[in-house]
Order: sequence, then structure tokens, then C-alpha cells
Amino acid sequence: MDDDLVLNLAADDFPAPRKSAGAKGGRWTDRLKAKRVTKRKVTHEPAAQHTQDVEDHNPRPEKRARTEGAQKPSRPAPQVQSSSGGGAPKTAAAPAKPTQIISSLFTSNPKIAAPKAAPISKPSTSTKPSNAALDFTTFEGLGLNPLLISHLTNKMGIKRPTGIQRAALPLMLPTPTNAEARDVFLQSQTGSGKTLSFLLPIIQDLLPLSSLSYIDRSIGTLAIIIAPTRELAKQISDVLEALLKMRLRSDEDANGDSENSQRMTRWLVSGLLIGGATRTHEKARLRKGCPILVSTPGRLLDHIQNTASFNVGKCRWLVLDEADQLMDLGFEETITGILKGLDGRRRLALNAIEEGRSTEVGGWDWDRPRRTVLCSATIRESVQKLAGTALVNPLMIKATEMDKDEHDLLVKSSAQETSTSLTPPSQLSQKYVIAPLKLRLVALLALLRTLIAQSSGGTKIIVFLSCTDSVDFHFNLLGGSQMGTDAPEEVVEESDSDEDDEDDEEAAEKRRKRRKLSEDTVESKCALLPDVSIYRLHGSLPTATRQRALKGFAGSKSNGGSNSKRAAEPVSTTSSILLCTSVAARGLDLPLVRAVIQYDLPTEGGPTEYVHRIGRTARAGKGGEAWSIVAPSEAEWAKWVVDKMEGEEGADGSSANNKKISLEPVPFETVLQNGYGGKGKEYEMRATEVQLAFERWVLRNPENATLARKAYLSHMRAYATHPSNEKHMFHIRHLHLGHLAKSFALREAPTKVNAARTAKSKAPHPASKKRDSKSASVPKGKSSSKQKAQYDSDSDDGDAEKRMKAMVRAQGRLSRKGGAMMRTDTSEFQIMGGDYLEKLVKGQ
Ligand SMILES: Nc1ncnc2c1ncn2[C@@H]1O[C@H](COP(=O)(O)OP(=O)(O)OP(=O)(O)O)[C@@H](O)[C@H]1O
Repeated sequence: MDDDLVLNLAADDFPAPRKSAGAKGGRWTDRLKAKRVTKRKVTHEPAAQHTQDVEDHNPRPEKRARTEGAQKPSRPAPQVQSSSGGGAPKTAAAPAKPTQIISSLFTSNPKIAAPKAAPISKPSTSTKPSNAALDFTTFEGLGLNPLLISHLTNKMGIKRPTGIQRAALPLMLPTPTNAEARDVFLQSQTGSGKTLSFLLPIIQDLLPLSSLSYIDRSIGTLAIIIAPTRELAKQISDVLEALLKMRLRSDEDANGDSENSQRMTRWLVSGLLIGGATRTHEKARLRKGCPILVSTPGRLLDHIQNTASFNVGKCRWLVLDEADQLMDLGFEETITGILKGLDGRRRLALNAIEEGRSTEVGGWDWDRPRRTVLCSATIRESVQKLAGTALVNPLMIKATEMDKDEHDLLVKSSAQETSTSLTPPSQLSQKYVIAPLKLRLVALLALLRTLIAQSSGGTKIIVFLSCTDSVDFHFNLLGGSQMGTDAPEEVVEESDSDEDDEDDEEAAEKRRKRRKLSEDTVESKCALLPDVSIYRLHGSLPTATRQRALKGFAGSKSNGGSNSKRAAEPVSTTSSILLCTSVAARGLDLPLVRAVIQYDLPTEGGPTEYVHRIGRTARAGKGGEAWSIVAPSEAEWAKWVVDKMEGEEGADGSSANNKKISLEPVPFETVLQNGYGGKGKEYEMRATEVQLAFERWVLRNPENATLARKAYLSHMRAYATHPSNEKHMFHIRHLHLGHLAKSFALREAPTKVNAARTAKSKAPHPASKKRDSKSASVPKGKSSSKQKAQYDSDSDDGDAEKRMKAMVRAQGRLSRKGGAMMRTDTSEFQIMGGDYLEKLVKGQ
């Protein structure tokens, strides 16, 4: 295996030894090289003879003979070169020009034990949804203000509470029977309505203040909601805005939705701090007053520490949404800073009053403590740790089994919950496809085609990929590929073409413009997926681009604004696909998502991340499908993830949580057959044509080829970051890198990919030079163990999102050391300014 890795990456370029292995004298490097070549001959030749014996046990296929020239799908071109060891060709002289390798998709793949064939089905409607509104209860009787009930019912289309709302509202609403305002730990499945579970009590608590004579927004900030990402903060803010549109009088009193009917809460204004605006602008808004504030953590701490006019001493509510992601992203120290900052501001305000320096009006109930709420769909150790720091004598409110009756609503009075909670919604059907690496790309397209064809239009699908480069590549690839184009194409020469272009300033300028245009593009159309809009989302895109992408994908144009999306979902007939990284895994509530495809399984967060990702569909009782595309060497993953979701097994074989979760295997042949149609094995020819269309796109111009190579390399690096307890399933050594390259539509053998990267790093392109040279090929002659070490350790290079996460962690370390907060800027995680962080990460 290790040898294969070496050979895939570097051996083709290995210079011939000057002397035979047994030769003495000469330079020691030459002797060493000669020895290696001899060893390789000895080890590989016999290996070829027992290929058949090992094939069944080895998830990584033996390397097959290469074919050259035009590909004939049904009859592969004659073999011209034997490369079972990947070494230099055994035929005459090496070609003078770089060789385009075109290999057949359907040969030399590992054997995959056929799962019991299952047809691709529509989302299951037979299972009772576990995160839907309950049909045995209403909001009346839970203590909710009738005006809020009326607003929810008439304006937001929400008539009955979900399980978590039914469990949480009576304990969190400020009713006479519920005088003790205890901290709360809220946990329930994805899409079960946790947002309203904390927003409704906050609003109901603040409403009575409207009767105070002095009340206006200058009262300061009374409630703060913290979310880990900008997108999530914006989404919560939208729901809050929708709630605050409530009227002073009920519809009956106001003769329906009269224009004269006043907003109930003129002073109850919400604010959003996510770093899109300048600091000065944000300061001005805070000075005016924002009674309810939604923010990302870094920005909030920044203002608590540095904005004198931020009146936050009277804060009564603090909500930490997606608490485990806040911890995973390294915000623990920031949260601690916020808690300390809020306490400090309160003390300062009280001191000022005692010393008669305060301008505060009297009558405020300063004795009432602040109430903190932690919210998550999953509970991990890190969250329990945060609960220990942030919560005092908390109530644990869970609602994980809502499909039976009201007795299943579980309310615990402590946060000492030991079992992890990883239950996906019961109505969500989970499937996986073990696809040979070479067939991944065509399998993805086939699956997308099937899912789109099955719905009556307006369907939405989220596809998770491993890294930003891969998102960019697939976005451009799908947007640019065409079938049956025989127009002459500009074939990428690996050698000097880039340098030549660089000499031509006009060409370089054109290229820069093209690149810029493609960075700003959020939507594309794919000839292979008619009437479908494709969007992309990842952390390296500018904020405005990300927001446009989400808006476009959610179909907000036909929705009349995001606030109303729960009440009236879009009637868009255009289907859309969102290609994204894990940045879209948590909290996002995008309407009408029919399916989630994990093209790349999560590299961080394991089963927890899996549950959050698949939770973007099957929300609030709706159906949905979750698909995972799994490599043959990862086949064990399906059982592993099910075991984790069900909880550890007891000695009797029963699962700890008594949950029954299943992941249904679907043969890749079924996926291809459904996606490409035709009789018998006709789908093989069609899939091959699609693959050729993708490969032609990559060959069309140097930019496309660069995108493909970058994506390939970044994907490998991301893959190498799977934690050690997953390495038995996800290890770069288990992957056939040549086949993996095929799934990035690359015709080059991996050596060529790397050679091209090396050549690029020499090219005088200022923007890419540094990064390319860092992320380029393994230098010739490096040992396999060194290569592995490089892949295992260089995980962040060339992948802005990974680097961003590392920066966030660095921020945690920094605030622990110095307590200083930095300028927040454009990162998705709302942390310090990019330049500063780059330096910090590099240790400058
Ligand atoms: N009582 C209800 N009846 C019907 N729909 C509801 C109800 N409460 C919330 N919803 C809708 O359910 C969807 C999911 O809600 P929300 O985003 O709050 O879920 P969540 O539990 O926070 O999910 P996640 O854990 O993924 O963040 C939203 O579209 C919301 O409008």
C-alpha cells in the first residue's frame, strides 16, 4: 500500500538509476535509488501473479493497465503499457509530450459485495414524524400570551407546539406559577423548533415592560442570543423580527389586519451584530439601544469590552444557540469572556446607581438574575463542560421521543446527562451507496438527476463536500460541462503554457477578470441537470455572496421575504442544489430541502456532524432523505455510525438508547441505472459519456484544470484530517489516488497532477505562487512515510475554511492568554481580522 502511494505520487518521474543495484561506487543517492528500483521490481512482479487472490480482501484495487487515445466505452482501447507497479513504462521510449490517460470507468474497480437491491424510494410518509407539531395539544394552556398565539397562528402558520415547545414553554414562560427563573439546557432533534422555544419566553417576559412610562429602546439590551455563524444569527434574527411584528390588538379587535393596528412593541427592537457593518455603524446602533440582540460571539465580546455606550448591565436573558458548535469552534474562552463582561457591566451600573452617578431611571428590578439558556440538538462532553461554566442549577429540557404521547416528553431537572443524544428525525430516511472511487462523480450526478426527476419541481438538495476548493470545482464543473461537444478544445499542456500566458499581460488580465467573475458567481445552470439552479456556499466566499447564495437557494424571491418563510413557503418551480462545506451543517432552516447528500463524509465531528448535516432536511415533521456516498474502503462506516447513533451496545446486544436507526444500502448500479436510464447495462455507456464531458471541461482551459487539481489536493488534505479513531475507515493509504483523480475529472495520473502543481509553483503568478509551492507535490525521492506524515499534518494548507477554523481556535488560545480581543472582520465565524489571524497562525 505504501509503495502504491509513493508510486502514485512520484515514481513516474523517477530518473533511471545510473548503475545497477549491485553496483558500487558513485554518489550515495544514486546507489540508494538503484537499490529502490531493484526492490520495487522484486516486490511487484510476483505480486502481479497473485492479484486475483488478494482482490477480494483488498478494498483498494490493483492498478490496471492504462489505455491511451480516445475512449471507447464498450470496448476499452488496447493496453499499451503495463503499470501494475506504477513504474516507468515497459514499452520503448517515454513519450515526449505529457500523456493524457483515459481509463475506463467500469473496469479495475474493487469488488463490492452487493447489498440487497433497494429501489430509490420517495421520502417515507409511513413513519410518524418525531419533530412535528403535536396533534394532542395546543399553545393555549402552556401559558403563552393570547396575542402571541394569535400572531403565530394567523401570521406565521404555526398552530400547535412541537414536543420541545410543549416541554419548554411551561417551564420558561414567566407565569405566576413559574416564578423561579432557572437556567435551562434545551435539547431536541434537528428541526424541532428550538428557536421558538427560547424566543417566545423572551418576548413574553419583556412585553409587560411596555407599560412602563419611561420605556423606550434606550433601556439598553435586555436579551442576547449568540449563534456560531453569521448565517444562523441572521436566520434567528429573521424569526425574531417576524415575531416582533405582532400587533397591539388582536386581529378581531383591530378589524383584521388593519394598517392602523399598531405594532405591539415599538420599543422592542431587535439588532443583529454579525460584522457585516463597520464598527462605528454598529456602535451607533448600540448607542440608540437594541433591547434584543442577536450576535456572533467574537463581535459581541468586542463590543462588551470596547463600546462604552453598549448598555448591557440590565441584560436578563442570554441564549447560546448551537452550543456544541460554539465549543467545537473554540469559542469557550470567548463565551467565558462574555459572561464575565456581562457581570462586570452589571456591577458597574449598580455601583453608579449607589454612588448617585447613574442616569438610569428608577424602578428597575436589579435583583432579578440573568437567565442563561443553552441550546443544541446534540450533547457532547464539550457542551456539558460549557453547561458547567455557564449555567447555575439548570433545568434539562429534552424532547427526543415525541412520536408517542405526551408522557414521552422528558423533562429532567439537571444537566448531568451522560448519554450522547444523536437521534435523527424518525421520518428521515437514511441511505448510503458504496461507490468505487472512479464512479463517484457520475454517481453523484445520477443521484441528483433521480432525486430531481422524482419531485414535481421546486425541490431542493444540499450536497456536502469536504473543502472549499472542492465546492468551487464542482460548482464550476457542473455549470460548465456539456454533452456531445466535439468542438476542438484547448488541451492543457502541463509544461510551459502557463508561463507563456503570464508573459502576455492581456491574457493574464483576462484571466484575472474571469477568475474574479467566477468568485462572485453564486448561481449556475447545468446542461446535465435541466431547469436546475446550482448554488455554492463556503467560508471563503465574501459575506454578501454567501447571503445571496442562501437567498437564491431558499427561493426567497417567491417567498416574499424570509420572515414569512414559515408561514408561506415558496412556490418556486425551479429546483435547486446547494454545494457546500460543513458551514451549512448547523441550525440552517432552509425550506423545502428534500434531500441531503454527503458526497464527502464529515472529517470533523463524526456522528454528531452527520446528524446535524442530515438534519437540514426532514424538518418540522416534513419528509426527507439523507444519502451518503461511501468509498469501498469506508464500507465499515455505515455500521459504525449507526452504532454511535443508537448508543453503545449492551452485553445482550441491545442498544443503550433503545433506538432503532437504520441506514439502507443502495447498490451503485441502481443509482446509475436510475440516473442514466437505458436498457440493461446501457447506463455504463451513458455514465462514461458524462464522465468524458466532465473531463473535456477540465481540459478546456488552464483555469479549469487548476480548479480540478486544487480540489483534488485539498480534498486529500481534508481527508487526512479524519481523527485517529476514524483512521481505520478513513485513511489516505486506503485510497487509490489514480481513481480518486478520476472523480475530479482529471485524466492525468496523480504524478502528472503533482508535476503540474510543481510547475505552477514555479510560474510567476504572485497570488498563487506561495500557496502552490506549499501545497504542491511531494518532492521526488521522499519516502512514503514522509509523504504520509505530510498528508497527516498539512491538513490546513490550501483550504481557507480549515485555516479559518484553526484561526478560531487560535483566537481561543489568544483570549485565554491575553484576554485581548481583536478586530472582527469578514470571516464566517466572526472572529478577528484576517491579516492579524494569518500572522497569528503563522506565529509571527
Ligand atoms: N410549532 C410549530 N409548528 C410548525 N412548524 C414549526 C413549529 N415550530 C417551529 N416550526 C418550524 O420548524 C422549522 C425548524 O425550526 P428551528 O429552526 O427552530 O429548529 P431547530 O430545532 O432549532 O433545528 P436545528 O437543531 O437544526 O437548529 C422552522 O421552519 C420553524 O418555522
